[in-house]
Amino acid sequence: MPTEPLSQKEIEDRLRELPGWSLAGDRIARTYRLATHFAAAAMVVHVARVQDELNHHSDLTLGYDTVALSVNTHDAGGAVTERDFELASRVDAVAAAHGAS
Ligand SMILES: C[C@H](O)[C@H](O)[C@H]1CNC2=NC(N)=NC(=O)C2=N1
Repeated sequence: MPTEPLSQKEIEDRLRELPGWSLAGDRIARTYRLATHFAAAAMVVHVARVQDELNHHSDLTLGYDTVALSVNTHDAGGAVTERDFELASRVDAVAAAHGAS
């Protein structure tokens, strides 16, 4: 997976394909809402497994009934790369499986 920094336009184009995700400073970010706190915690565990599988890790915040993620690519000096969008796409699939909105 390439780790070249994406341009602002490439980032904006990719974000249009991932509704709910946005650019927050130098990271892409999204917050999901779950039905309960335990459901949110269960989603975090599943996301952690995907992140280890991809060897690409976000900053994750577990709230009362929310899971907030933000990510960029450390190996690219903190730039946004394709690896971040690959993770975002996989997390969206996990979130859907957990009934997150
Ligand atoms: C050594 C290890 O492969 C690297 O540090 C991985 C781990 N997880 C990572 N996560 C993120 N967000 N960016 C990286 O560049 C990265 N690199």
